[in-house]
Amino acid sequence: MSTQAGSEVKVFLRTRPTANFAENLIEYVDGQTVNVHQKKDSRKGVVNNQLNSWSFRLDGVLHDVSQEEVYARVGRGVVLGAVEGYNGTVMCFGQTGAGKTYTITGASGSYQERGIIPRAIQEVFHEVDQRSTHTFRVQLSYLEIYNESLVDLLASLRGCPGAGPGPGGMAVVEEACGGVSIRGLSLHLVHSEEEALNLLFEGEMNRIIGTHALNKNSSRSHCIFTVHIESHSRTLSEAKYVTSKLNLVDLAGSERLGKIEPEGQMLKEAMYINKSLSFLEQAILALADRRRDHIPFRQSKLTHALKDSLGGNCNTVLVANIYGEAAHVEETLSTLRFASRMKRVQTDPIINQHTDPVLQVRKLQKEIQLLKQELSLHDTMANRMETSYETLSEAQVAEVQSQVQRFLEGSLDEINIESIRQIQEVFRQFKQALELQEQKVKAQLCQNYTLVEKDQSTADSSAAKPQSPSGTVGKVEGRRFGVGVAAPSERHIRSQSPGRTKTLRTKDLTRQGRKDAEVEPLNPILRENEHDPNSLDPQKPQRIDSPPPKADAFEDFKAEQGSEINRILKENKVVLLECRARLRELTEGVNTTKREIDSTSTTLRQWKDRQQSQGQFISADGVPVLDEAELSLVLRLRDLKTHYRQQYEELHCIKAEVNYCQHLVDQCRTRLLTEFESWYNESFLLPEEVQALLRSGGTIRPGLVPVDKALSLEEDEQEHFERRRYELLADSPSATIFYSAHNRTVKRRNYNKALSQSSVQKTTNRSSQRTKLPAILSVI
Ligand SMILES: Nc1ncnc2c1ncn2[C@@H]1O[C@H](COP(=O)(O)OP(=O)(O)OP(=O)(O)O)[C@@H](O)[C@H]1O
Repeated sequence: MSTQAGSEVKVFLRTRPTANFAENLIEYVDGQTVNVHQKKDSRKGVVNNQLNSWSFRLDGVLHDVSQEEVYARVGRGVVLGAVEGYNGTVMCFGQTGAGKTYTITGASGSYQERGIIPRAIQEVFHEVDQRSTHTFRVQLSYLEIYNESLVDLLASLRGCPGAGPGPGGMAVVEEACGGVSIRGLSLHLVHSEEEALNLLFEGEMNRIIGTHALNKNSSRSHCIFTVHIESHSRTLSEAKYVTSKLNLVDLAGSERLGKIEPEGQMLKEAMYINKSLSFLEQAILALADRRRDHIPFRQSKLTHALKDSLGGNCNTVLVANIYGEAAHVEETLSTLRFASRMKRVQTDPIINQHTDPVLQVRKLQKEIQLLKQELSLHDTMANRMETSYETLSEAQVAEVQSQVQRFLEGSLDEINIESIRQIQEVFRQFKQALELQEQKVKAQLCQNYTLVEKDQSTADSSAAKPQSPSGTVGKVEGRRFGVGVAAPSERHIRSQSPGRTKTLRTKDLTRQGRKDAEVEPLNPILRENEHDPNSLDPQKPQRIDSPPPKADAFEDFKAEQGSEINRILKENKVVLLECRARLRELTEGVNTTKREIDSTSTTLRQWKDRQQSQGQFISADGVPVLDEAELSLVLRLRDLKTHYRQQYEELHCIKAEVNYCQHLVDQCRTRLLTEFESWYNESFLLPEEVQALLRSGGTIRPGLVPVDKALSLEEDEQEHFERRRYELLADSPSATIFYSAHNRTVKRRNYNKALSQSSVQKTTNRSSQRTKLPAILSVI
């Protein structure tokens, strides 16, 4: 586990822009210090020019700064940390209307004014694209806490596994590792910035918003947008992977009831909000006090849900939003007091590293394979040694016998037994070394088998483990891999294949017995798990709206809609392979013939040279006479050359054929891919309503509608959108992604609204409490 140096929670102050900034009451010094002065007894209406003053030291003051700068100073570090594997939290706190939602989410209809969440999403996907050495799995959830009830803001997305509270309702649950998760909260797999933005906008539209004196779009709830990131190395043997949770929290505004004059439902909401914020303050006070063992997290849903996101192993940043006007100085003071308490909370960020049990098993199996090979190599060597030793012993015995014989005969004065002993000693030592090495390999093998078995059971249990209630990302819960699980002296190897268990003792693995005692291959166990590590947890909620991975979809397409073209492609490939084989054969044949021609020519030349030196035979008619051998060489050369010409022509034809077949295969492949792209776009990327049109058997067939067109808006809306898009494109190309996602969500919302309007009046549900839809509909 790698850690960042322990530090405190970072705290920034952001002022809502105003023309009446109370310079005499709020003083910003050196970009980090805020001095606040308040007139004594001002609340009692007594005229008194005496001032009380307070000074607060923070990590930064964001006064009159752009959204971009806020993100760069507040969000970027936490987001990059999350991509590395550190948990992170960015939280906005402050008086109602002071700019919390503006800071965290931004103005949802404006790219320039987008807040920390859309910028974080953009950064995450930018990093994912850059880090080619790793694969990433990004999932999102969006939780709202309204009047002490947990609400899934993305539950409206149809067919989403994990969506809906389930029989026990939604609840904050404590996890064994000390963290918390939300049972019943849906998790949504996203593959791109646009998909993620779609979900953000969808959730935004589902938030509960109310109007009061200080804010006509006041959030009446606390919202936690969470990006869950899981990252695996692309190196297959790398069993370690990291996970992280990036929480972006928009707290409901603290409010003085006198100022906003709430009544009815709003009064009830205000009481809940104030109560939960006061519990948050208590939890922060306790966290900041290092002598306290007990932190009262369970007092409210908010503190309980944020248990593992405030300090601890998390990179935490707080933005304290304030008004700059004199009228709000009292609330500004209380916000700053909260901020300075929060700043005292200690953090000790740690990378959340896990071990993927399946990859671990694979790695160990590879090692076992190598060890087994090494063992068999030693076996072979030992065998050879034994044979040589026996042979040499016989030779030595013969030598000794001969020496004795010669000694007895008197032809040898002394028998040299010492040298024979020396040779024997060398062999003995060598044999001993071999045995030792063999024992070491066996012990290692034995240890690896035990580890495989342990990891196997972990892999099995995590594969079968149901989705954690929160649906927390990457819940292939890694365990720390203990290398010393089995001591090298472990004498038993347990080999388990489905349906039977066999226990073998390593001492049975003697040379004679090894064959019978060969440990059952682990393949049957491993095969079950030899799949994408991402698919380890079949229970993980997958958003049906999200397109499936292209690789999987491509396999489905080849089996169904694209089966005909795929069949032709396969057949063409077979023909191409046959042609290539024939080409290889012919090339070899041509080369062989050429070599034969060369060697026959050389022999003939040598023959002629020899004849020349001996003098040429001349017939009676004076014609040079060829002898029989030379004649046969000449004839052979002629045949070879004819054969060579024929082969060469054939080679040319077959080359042309290979090129032609290759061309056909390429054409088929291109067609298969093009058709797949159209099919994929139409099946997964078009909004449901357009897909319904395509399905309804009208004149529009799949493949006829360009996706861009189908996704576009009504004509004038589209024109407007296009114009806006081009304007923005000049500034920032990524703005189109933002607006596309925005439009898509608005369109889906309009469509669903139209559907629900046309149907019979439904019974009142929560959505009837929603007092407004954000103004983003009219922005583009
Ligand atoms: N830095 C800023 N620049 C421009 N406009 C801002 C800024 N901060 C806030 N606003 C505007 O002030 C209004 C209130 O802001 P916002 O809704 O973000 O407040 P809030 O703190 O989330 O309030 P509540 O707690 O009631 O939800 C919005 O219209 C927002 O656009």
